[in-house]
Amino acid sequence: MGKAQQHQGGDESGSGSGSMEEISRSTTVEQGKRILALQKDLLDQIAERKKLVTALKKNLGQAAEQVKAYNSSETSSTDSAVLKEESVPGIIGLRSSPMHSDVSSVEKQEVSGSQLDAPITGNKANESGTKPPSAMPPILTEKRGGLVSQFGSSVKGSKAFEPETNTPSFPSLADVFKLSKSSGVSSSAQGASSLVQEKKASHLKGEEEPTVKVGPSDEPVIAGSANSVTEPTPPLAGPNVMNVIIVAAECAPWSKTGGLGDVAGALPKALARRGHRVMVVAPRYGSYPDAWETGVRKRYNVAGQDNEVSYFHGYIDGVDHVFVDTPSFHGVSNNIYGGNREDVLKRMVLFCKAAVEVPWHVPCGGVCYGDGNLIFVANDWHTALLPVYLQAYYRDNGLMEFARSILVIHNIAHQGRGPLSDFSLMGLPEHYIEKFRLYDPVGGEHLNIFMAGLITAHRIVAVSHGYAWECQTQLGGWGLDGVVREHNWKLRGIVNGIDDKEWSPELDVHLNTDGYSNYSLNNLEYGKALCKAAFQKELGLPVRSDVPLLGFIGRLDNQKGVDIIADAMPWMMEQDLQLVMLGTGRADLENMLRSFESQHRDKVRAWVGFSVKTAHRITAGCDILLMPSRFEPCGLNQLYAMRYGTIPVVHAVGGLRDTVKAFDPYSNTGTGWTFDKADGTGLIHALGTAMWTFRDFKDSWKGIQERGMTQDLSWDQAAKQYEEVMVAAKYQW
Ligand SMILES: Nc1ncnc2c1ncn2[C@@H]1O[C@H](COP(=O)(O)OP(=O)(O)O[C@H]2O[C@H](CO)[C@@H](O)[C@H](O)[C@H]2O)[C@@H](O)[C@H]1O
Repeated sequence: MGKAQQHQGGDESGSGSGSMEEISRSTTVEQGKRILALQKDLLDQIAERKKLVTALKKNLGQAAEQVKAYNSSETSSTDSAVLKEESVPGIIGLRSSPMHSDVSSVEKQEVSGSQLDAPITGNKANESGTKPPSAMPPILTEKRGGLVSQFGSSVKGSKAFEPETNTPSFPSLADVFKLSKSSGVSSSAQGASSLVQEKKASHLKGEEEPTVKVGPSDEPVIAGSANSVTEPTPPLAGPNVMNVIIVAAECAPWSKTGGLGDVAGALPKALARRGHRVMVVAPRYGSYPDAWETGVRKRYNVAGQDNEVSYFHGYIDGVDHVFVDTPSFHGVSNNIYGGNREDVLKRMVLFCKAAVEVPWHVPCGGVCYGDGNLIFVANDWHTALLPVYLQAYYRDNGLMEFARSILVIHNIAHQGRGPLSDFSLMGLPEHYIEKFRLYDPVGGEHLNIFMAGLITAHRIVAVSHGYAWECQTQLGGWGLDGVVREHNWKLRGIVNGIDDKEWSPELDVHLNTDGYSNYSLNNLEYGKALCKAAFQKELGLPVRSDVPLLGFIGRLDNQKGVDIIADAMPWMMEQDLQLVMLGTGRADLENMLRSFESQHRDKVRAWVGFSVKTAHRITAGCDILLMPSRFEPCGLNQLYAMRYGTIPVVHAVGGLRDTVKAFDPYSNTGTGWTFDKADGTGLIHALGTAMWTFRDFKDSWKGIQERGMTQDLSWDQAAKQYEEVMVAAKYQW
């Protein structure tokens, strides 16, 4: 630890001498050897345990036979007891067997093995009481899921719980950067790795050992035998339980400008429900009451300047939330992608550097994640540098060999493009520039951050099947289609889900005041009518149930097709309808919304700004939601709308095509209306049919609502598919 600390310190100040490197190398070699010895010991114990379990099973079988025979021969009960005792040597042996503790010691070593040469950092803040002790998550309980919970209390008393200084013993980014691949570091680390890999491989083949459990009274029991205690439900993820770190530039409800925030808020919870140990890492743009300072402070160099970063932590809804705090994040709390290109880039460089080291520095529930069985999930260009840092700083140097990365494409239109000179801000080895260099007719030769992430990540996810395909086309790839095609072997489309707690008409907190009402399928007509009336009243529109109320919610940019609504506006204003639009973004489009309202005050309301409450009330109070997006990777508002019995009218593109099935009056199927061409005529045609159905075909309308509301739109489905991608990444070299 001491040596490693010196190592860290030396490199952070940028003055590491030759002898310091020599010391750190030999320290790491020593650590490697220790790990090898531990791993060997571990394998021996596993073999021993296997033998013991086989013997136990055999003996139990024999004992049962003998007891049966004995009972039938009507021998005296005293003799019977003696016979039972004697004929179950396995059990008697186990009672006094040191293997009792071996079970936990195997687990204990696995935990420390996963930390490899990374002793876990203490938590100064907790010692000093910055965070109330009661707020500390209950560590190592079933609920926490993931690897640590599996290891249970065996970790207790391990090094992880010894308060140490908050200086990590794992080499910092700068340290590992300096370690050469050919050094003893990598070879010993690789040696240890291969042993761990062997063990993983046996899991892969399904060679799980039978479980030996220790009952409450210290009675050994064999799972599945007559005397076994109730077995705790295994995690849904089964043997694929992993440590997952989701890294995103925004995370709802703390920070959100659009769908990325929703996903970063909901996907982690769904993965945690499957039993994974899950962390989400996001910037701390403001002061969040539910996350406490951990006392861990680090410095990262960006463009020659040292930046101090501190880490905040909160355990919420089964997920470790880690917020990275630094002054440059505070300045943009109301405009998180604001500032000039270089400022945004510097923030993201700093964030990714800080995030990739979270598993070593931030003790969540007392225990850092370490690198064993670890998957990073990066999102969009903002965090596309994370897979690159993981590779360049660690894996290229034989470290974090079991960590994998997935990059999720929420919107490939934003790529973090800039001049090649931006490369100097990133602190990467020179040869990495080739991963960023892209030429296309629009941008010429430039630096492309999304591209580097796509190339480097172990797996890529696009947020719908349709979008996975579109990204590979010239129209949908925005210059990266060639790169995506080249890497399509690792690409998969997974449709986003809905956060059931946040978006459900039964529980929606924005519907329990002001005349609104929560509702469900059972009282849909009544509940939705109340919401519609309350919303019309709130907006100052005529309160009428017979008029179709249309809604639009979205970032105001080219993507969302506000101009298509503008094209259809003259026709729409001739109809008996009401329209409410909520959005913020491009100034010209904001003005367009304002002018819609000022020209048609009797029918239109425009809400320029960001209001979560209004978004929920639109979703509940409207009859129809318009989504004429020019492209839409997945789209969440149409999913929310269907969940609330509001019918989507959408341009059939990307995720909208995947999720909204066009209504077919002949077979009485479908959940909305779609149009194929992104223009006013297409929208008018689809909207006209929708409004006709609303007025004249009530039963069909109700059927569409019911089908939409009863679909399984939960994150649980998507989480299962993410898990499959994580497993694929895990076993990929
Ligand atoms: N003014 C406003 N006030 C309040 N809430 C507002 C709002 N404007 C938008 N929102 C909310 O932000 C979210 C936007 O979701 P979208 O799926 O449309 O996201 P976006 O295009 O940002 O995200 C990208 O990522 C997501 C997630 O993967 C993909 O679904 C999507 O297709 C892709 O473009 C919704 O929750 C919506 O209610």
